[in-house]
Amino acid sequence: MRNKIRVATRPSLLAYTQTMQTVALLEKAHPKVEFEVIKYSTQGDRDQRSSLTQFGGTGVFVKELEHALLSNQADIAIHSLKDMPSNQPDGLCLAGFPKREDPRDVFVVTNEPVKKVGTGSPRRLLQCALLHPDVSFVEIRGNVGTRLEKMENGLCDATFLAKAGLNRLGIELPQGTPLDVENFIPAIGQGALAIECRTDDVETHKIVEAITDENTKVAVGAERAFMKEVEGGCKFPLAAHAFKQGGKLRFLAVIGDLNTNEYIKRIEEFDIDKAVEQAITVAKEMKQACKEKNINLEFE
Ligand SMILES: NCc1[nH]cc(CCC(=O)O)c1CC(=O)O
Repeated sequence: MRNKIRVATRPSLLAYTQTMQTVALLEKAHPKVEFEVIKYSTQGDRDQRSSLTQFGGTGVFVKELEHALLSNQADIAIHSLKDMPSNQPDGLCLAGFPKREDPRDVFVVTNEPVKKVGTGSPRRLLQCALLHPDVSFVEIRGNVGTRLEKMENGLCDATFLAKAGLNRLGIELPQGTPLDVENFIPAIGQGALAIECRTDDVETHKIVEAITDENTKVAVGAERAFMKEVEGGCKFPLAAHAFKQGGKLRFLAVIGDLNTNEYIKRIEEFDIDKAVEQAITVAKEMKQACKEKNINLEFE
């Protein structure tokens, strides 16, 4: 077996922390292999001003890491699955899925009554507007610390953060309320990590598969099959979340329209071994239902 694996990560505190946590799992599973961590800055890290929906959707956090893999400067890259487009470039694949962290969104309030909510995510915006029709929205970007600071400085009264990110960073927010996934559906892949590697690098596949969690793999497999069929990046409001419950895969999804607040929500129980097919069927039905309700999936 290979005795050294080069691990590519983004330099942000969250990315680096979750990479080190994953490397610790890999080291435990493979005590004889050395893991060398290398930082690569991405467009998403360098440009903190453009709105994420403007500058090309989900790929902005992954391209430079994928280049490192394709040019053989690194062997694996560790990503937040939420940031990953539905297709990987030729020659690369997602080979490892460690156990998912808490997938919930946390609603963080600094000022009451909440009139203005900071978020750049169409998914959070739609679901928040449906629950609280009276609030207005403002775009907010940056890492966890920056976002909290912008909020304290009065940009907004409340914002959303992923619980997984807070847990990985060891941050507890007393002013934060985790939202039940049934009422506020997480992003596809939220809370999960993906380990990407070269498709033909069979040895590395085996190394990362050793830390894959089967339940996570089934759940995110269904979520991502759904996403691929709908073809939603982060440009229009789309949420889907799956988890094992009572021998079935519970699947929640919503698609909506920010101009009209029209939406379509589905709650399903899939058979574990047919989850991907069933997720694709639900995606097709939801796309059809969007057409009938004039929900425009080209929304930007
Ligand atoms: N959109 C950025 C992003 N990508 C992954 C996480 C952390 C949570 C996760 O791994 O799903 C976050 C931060 C957030 O949404 O609060």
